[in-house]
Amino acid sequence: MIDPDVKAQLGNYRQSIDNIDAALVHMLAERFRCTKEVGVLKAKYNLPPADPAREEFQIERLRRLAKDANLDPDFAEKFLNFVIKEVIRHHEQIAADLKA
Ligand SMILES: O=C(O)C(=O)C[C@]1(C(=O)O)C=C[C@@H](O)C=C1
Repeated sequence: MIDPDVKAQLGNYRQSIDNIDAALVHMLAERFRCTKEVGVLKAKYNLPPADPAREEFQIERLRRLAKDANLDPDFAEKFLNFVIKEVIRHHEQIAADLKA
């Protein structure tokens, strides 16, 4: 049987976790809405789906922000790379659809 006080504390934390997860989903949806427009622009003007120099800049910046925020910079880099990999997949799909 869980202590009612502990149960209340856990419930409070979980409410914040659920709010943060919802914000993350909304922020990611907004980011992908934007990158899909970038994908259309790139496909239209024959620009490559990936821009390694831009990614290098983003990774350095995010690692710095993560450090300042007391978040593991390796995790921040892995997360950004995971998101960017999906963005590049979208860009390639948009370019292929435009050619078809
Ligand atoms: O800025 C771009 O050129 C994008 O396509 C966006 C983005 C990103 O998701 O941040 C994705 C792929 C590129 O390699 C670099 C950055």
